[in-house]
Amino acid sequence: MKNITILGAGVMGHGAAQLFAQAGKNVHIRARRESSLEKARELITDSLKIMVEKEILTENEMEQTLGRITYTTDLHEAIQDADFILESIPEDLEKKLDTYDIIESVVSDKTIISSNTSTFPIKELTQRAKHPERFIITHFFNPPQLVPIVEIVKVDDTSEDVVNTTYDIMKEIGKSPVVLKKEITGFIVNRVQVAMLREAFNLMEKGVATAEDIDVAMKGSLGFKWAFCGPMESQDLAGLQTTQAMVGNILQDLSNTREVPSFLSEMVENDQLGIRTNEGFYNYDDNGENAIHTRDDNFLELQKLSQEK
Ligand SMILES: NC(=O)C1=CN([C@@H]2O[C@H](COP(=O)(O)OP(=O)(O)OC[C@H]3O[C@@H](n4cnc5c(N)ncnc54)[C@H](O)[C@@H]3O)[C@@H](O)[C@H]2O)C=CC1
Ligand SMILES: O=C(O)[C@@H](O)C(=O)[C@H](O)[C@@H](O)CO
Repeated sequence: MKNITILGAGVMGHGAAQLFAQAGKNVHIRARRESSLEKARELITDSLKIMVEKEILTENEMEQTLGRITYTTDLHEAIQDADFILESIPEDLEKKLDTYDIIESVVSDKTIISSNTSTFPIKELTQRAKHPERFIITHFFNPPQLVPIVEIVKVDDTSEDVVNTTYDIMKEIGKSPVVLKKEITGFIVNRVQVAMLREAFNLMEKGVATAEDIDVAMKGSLGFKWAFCGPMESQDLAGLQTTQAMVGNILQDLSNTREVPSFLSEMVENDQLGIRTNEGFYNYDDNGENAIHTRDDNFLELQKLSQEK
């Protein structure tokens, strides 16, 4: 599995291209616009430079990594020799299905087609597929070149060889794959994250806390703890009688909405999209360049610490 193709050069695609290239793979990354590819190239270079600054990579390793990445707007060129394709285009089912139609008309039956989807079950992704058995979900986390976990989601139709090969590739590129036993919308992490976000948005709508208050509170508590002690282990350490009381006392008071909060929809409608538009829960003046640099710097320190453990 030497030839990797990343479709989409956005938040996830560029980081995935860097990840595979750092692991020695030949990478083609494809976006429809040269400007997206140029932005991806800048972000990958910046990320690698931080790793060189922190002596995680040498200059030579950075240059070798950059040399393994081919940027193209030509979809056929990007996929024709691919062994493994990571689709990382927007979370839009029709766009994904249209892309898979094209892929399957070009690539060999042996090519593994994976999606970085945050939510869609494979059954939905493969509803038009000629060879559904070679589709799999590899859900990376932002930024994919740094966050250890990747969720692998399969169904009974998924070829065992595809699952095993995908698992092995994830280990080869330095990830910690978690294979779900059953597929479900949003998999493990995003279901937990959305349950948390539902409550966080509820607290904001009720005027209990601001977005910043919530970030400070969560980073310094569960964010701190969960880096080395997961939510279930934390309950063992707390005492499950207390867990039972906590869950029992709070559960009935939680938000049970099934709707995206109106303030979030209004933000998206008003182009308050986060670093992409310099306005989201926070304001930016550099499209998040400083925020990304600080994030990566901190994540690399955390990565070093967890690897020393
Ligand atoms: N943003 C995040 O933090 C995470 C996103 N994901 C998932 O990864 C996938 C990609 O998400 P992002 O990187 O955030 O998206 P993005 O919007 O940042 O990037 C999407 C890329 O796809 C290209 N693109 C847009 N429409 C296209 C089309 N019709 N055909 C081909 N290419 C097209 C864009 O030019 C861009 O390069 C989504 O499925 C998302 O749910 C997964 C984990 C985290
Ligand atoms: O944090 C992440 O990378 C994942 O939870 C995701 O898949 C989500 O898309 C996230 O980035 C947006 O909340």
